[in-house]
Amino acid sequence: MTTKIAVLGSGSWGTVLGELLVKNGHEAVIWGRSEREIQQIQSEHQNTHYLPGIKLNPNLKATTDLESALQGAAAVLFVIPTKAIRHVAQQVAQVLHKQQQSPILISATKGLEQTTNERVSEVIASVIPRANYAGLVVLSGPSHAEEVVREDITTLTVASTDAASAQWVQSIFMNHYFRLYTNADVVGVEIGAALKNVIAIGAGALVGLDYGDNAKAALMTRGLAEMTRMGVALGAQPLTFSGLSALGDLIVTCTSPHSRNWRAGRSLGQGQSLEHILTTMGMAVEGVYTAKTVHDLSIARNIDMPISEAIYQVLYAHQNIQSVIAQMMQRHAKSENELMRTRN
Ligand SMILES: NC(=O)C1=CN([C@@H]2O[C@H](COP(=O)(O)OP(=O)(O)OC[C@H]3O[C@@H](n4cnc5c(N)ncnc54)[C@H](O)[C@@H]3O)[C@@H](O)[C@H]2O)C=CC1
Ligand SMILES: O=C(CO)COP(=O)(O)O
Repeated sequence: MTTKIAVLGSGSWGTVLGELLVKNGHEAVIWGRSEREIQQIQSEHQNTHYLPGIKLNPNLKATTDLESALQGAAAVLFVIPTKAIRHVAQQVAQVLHKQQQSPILISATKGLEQTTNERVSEVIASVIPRANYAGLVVLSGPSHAEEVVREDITTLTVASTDAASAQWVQSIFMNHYFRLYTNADVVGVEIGAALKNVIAIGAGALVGLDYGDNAKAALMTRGLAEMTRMGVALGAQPLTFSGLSALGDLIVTCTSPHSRNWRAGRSLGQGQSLEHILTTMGMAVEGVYTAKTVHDLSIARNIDMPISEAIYQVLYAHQNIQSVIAQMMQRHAKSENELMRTRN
């Protein structure tokens, strides 16, 4: 059965998810604020800034009119950077109220809101009244848009406290190259997705500084340990961090030149300024903002997050990367068995 899905966000991930839904036989309408991007998708079937050289399916529709995008949609997919989520959710709330609709809401955004430290699904739920949506689902996992668009095998997690909503989202996205697993641990899935971006900046920095594979393995393994530590402190299940949305996404983001977070880290390691990196990237680098939120949360909750803190110090306190690495290596001896540790 054909289902209409409104995809909010005309960047790389929004465009590729919209394209995938159309390939699956659904009606996908991308909503975006950029006239140029929307016009290109709608009329020229391409999105040259985010997906150069890719020809999109002519059935993929695009509009800057939120009301028409949401009209009759069974699902609304949020794929915009975290910093814009609250503002866009407020606009969606107004339209859903006016149209008397209750679609399933899906978040594919990976981050934590800076002002509140909230997860993206928490922000959406705090803005859109419960009567105006049928369920709230998080879509997350190792999935570079550049590979999904060429139909490379990809596996993701769909997380919701409502199993039926998660299964419905699983059914609209699944196909021969896109396989989804449901998960009831929304907190763990969102925390894993947000925190891996910070660690990926560190992985890129190591490459920029010419460190080897031992250092990369150390960063990813101890990075996962502290991601799990914070997740568990916030109510997540530890096992979720061995899953696609944490370990899986950590692997893909810490090892792939497709990753904007990894590329930003590599440029930092090569000595470029953060300001220059963000201006030239021209795309979302969520980990830069999440690093600030993780720093704030680790202080507020007294959670030891040494790697994320080191990355925060480089990004926000202009610390030298080599010195923060040296400081980390000189910390007092610890046990690998110890999961929950407080800040020291
Ligand atoms: N690119 C990828 O492969 C993947 C990205 N993600 C996540 O998806 C989210 C979006 O990322 P991308 O599509 O890659 O970013 P992007 O940088 O490629 O595109 C961002 C889009 O959001 C739009 N936007 C920004 N502020 C807006 C606002 N206030 N109102 C409306 N639109 C606004 C921009 O115009 C642009 O079209 C991020 O949280 C990212 O972590 C998740 C999985 C894969
Ligand atoms: O989340 C992603 C892949 O799963 C995309 O990572 P980047 O935002 O670092 O490109």
